[in-house]
Amino acid sequence: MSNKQQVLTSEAVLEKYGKALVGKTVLITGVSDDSIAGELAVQLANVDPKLLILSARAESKVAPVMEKIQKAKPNVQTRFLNMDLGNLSAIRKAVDHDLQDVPQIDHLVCVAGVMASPYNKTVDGFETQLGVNYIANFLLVKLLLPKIKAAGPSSSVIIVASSAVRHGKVFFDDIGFSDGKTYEPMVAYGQSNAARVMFVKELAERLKGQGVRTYSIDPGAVRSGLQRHFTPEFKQQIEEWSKAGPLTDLDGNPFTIPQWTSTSEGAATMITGMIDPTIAGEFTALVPSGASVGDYEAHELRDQDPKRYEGNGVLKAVHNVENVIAPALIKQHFDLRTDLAKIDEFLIKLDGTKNKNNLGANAILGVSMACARAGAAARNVPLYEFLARTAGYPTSYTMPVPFFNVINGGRHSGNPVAFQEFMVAPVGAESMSHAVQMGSEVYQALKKIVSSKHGASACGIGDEGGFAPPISHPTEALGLLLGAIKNAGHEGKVKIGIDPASSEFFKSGNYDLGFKTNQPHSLSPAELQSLYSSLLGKYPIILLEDPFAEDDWSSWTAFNKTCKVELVGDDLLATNVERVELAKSKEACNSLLLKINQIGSITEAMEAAKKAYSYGWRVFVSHRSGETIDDFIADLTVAIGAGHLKSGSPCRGERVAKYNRLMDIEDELRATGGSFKYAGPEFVK
Ligand SMILES: O=C(O)[C@@H](CO)OP(=O)(O)O
Repeated sequence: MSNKQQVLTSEAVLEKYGKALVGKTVLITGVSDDSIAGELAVQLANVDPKLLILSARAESKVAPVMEKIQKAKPNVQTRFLNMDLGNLSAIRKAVDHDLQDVPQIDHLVCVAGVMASPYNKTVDGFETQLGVNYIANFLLVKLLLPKIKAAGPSSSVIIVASSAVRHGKVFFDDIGFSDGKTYEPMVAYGQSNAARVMFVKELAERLKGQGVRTYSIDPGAVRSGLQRHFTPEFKQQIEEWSKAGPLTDLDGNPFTIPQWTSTSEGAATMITGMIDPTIAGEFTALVPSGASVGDYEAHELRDQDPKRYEGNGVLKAVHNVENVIAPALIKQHFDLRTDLAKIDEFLIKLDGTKNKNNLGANAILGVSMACARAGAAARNVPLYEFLARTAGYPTSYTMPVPFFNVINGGRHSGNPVAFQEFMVAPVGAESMSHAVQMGSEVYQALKKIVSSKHGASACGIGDEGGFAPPISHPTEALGLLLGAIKNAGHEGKVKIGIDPASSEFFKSGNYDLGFKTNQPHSLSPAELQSLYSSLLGKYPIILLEDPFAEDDWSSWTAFNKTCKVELVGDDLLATNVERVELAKSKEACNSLLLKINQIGSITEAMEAAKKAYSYGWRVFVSHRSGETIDDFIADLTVAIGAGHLKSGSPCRGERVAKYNRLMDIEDELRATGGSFKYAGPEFVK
């Protein structure tokens, strides 16, 4: 760990988060005028807790602290709790008798400890440092847990430990150092710290999901009464260690002896553990999958075990996250607030292949997304702001035009139509939420038309929540859309996008529009191009995605010369900077479809977007047909100012999750006075 870390005072932490302690009950052990616990009590009194229970072996230790509090904050209640941590029955008595009238404890902060003392034993016969620093804390937490849980979510158990844990280990075969014969004060201190830190880890595991913040903390080197057993020789030795540079812990990681800090700075670490919202939390991510997968996408690792999920299981990817990525990543000690690019680079190197074949793009992406979420929390900013700042985009935001895929064909449904997606885009809406309303109204109007033309049974939906009526030709789908837009009353304000996903029906140099039927309908690239041109001439189409197959470069380039609408490369580009550069060199398109799982890390996806923007192209963010309820791409779209995204129909939870998140972002920006606009008719920033 580096000494360059910013060290905060208690005052600074309380100024930011102290409100959370108003009216709370806090129990602190080890209180005396010359301890961090005493400083903590005085600091906490400033933010008006209800009750401070101050524990020590003798009232005389606590009295000066109480006096200070009384003077500064006469309304804050304090109470002395007599408890000798070297005596387990004294702990039981204190909890059972003296705290009977306290129904709940919001925060338990166990500061009391012994450091490097001469050999001694507790009343119960344990070596003193182990007995006081670990066993007493164990019992105290066990006895107080019902009261802590009664305090509800955001209560906390904080156990103060020390950097001595880094070279501390528990000597299970001889926990008492042969009755003192082999006793070395610092080794025993290390053992007691290893024991209390492992205890807290297990406690946190057992309290998972119950809202009790559980941390062991290292307050740094604080001058306090704790060092009363330090001999001059020992102090000299510490000086020498500090000068010698980084030491190595039991995992082989370097660390330096912390510099001396003030009691306020030491107490700040405990307050951070108790209430700082940015250090708490579990950050997760769900990774999507596609049905029409391009040849240039990163490798999605599936088990290929025919006995499970027809080979589609992902146990290998999960194993890679848990057993390969997690241990390696944790050792790097990246700073989540600033290091997303370094984290992703590390993961890519750890995989070691160009296509993420070893660990799987699905394994890597999930970690990358979760790290981005953790980074946002650590910076205390929303995910979209974190991503915008990370990639260097301005924080004046553009809410995207949602492209709702309301008719599903191609690989996404069982009807005969070859083109995969027919989307409606409310460019004339006034806001994101208005766009969702318009899109939903068109969707419902379409349902009525489909039902009256093809019967109620034709209102079943495809992979992305769009209807999949039994139509064959794209003009039939477009006719249905025009009717729905008109019936919903949004003519002129809702435009159309099409994704033929043509790699799926590219066969031997031609395009077979009958590929889902037993009647081939083969078009040459030139014939397909003229079909597109005629559709663009007749319908209010503003966007065309993957009109040609991923390797049919000449058709792309030829069409791009005359095409007047946004021409989006999906399978063509695979969200891959190298493919984007290649497409630019061939002048093949003017927009990147951005799918995070095509490339497999957030940093690379954002780099592909940057590259596209640098060519003056647009960026269209996309879900996958095999989506999840994860709404990450909503924040990403806002962060990079893409101005439009597609996430399927206003139907099915995994599609709607993204639109809901976008409406939430819009509300949040409005409420906080953030700068934003709706992308509107140009559907770009
Ligand atoms: O082709 C597409 O653009 C996507 C998303 O709509 O479909 P899939 O996830 O099946 O590749």
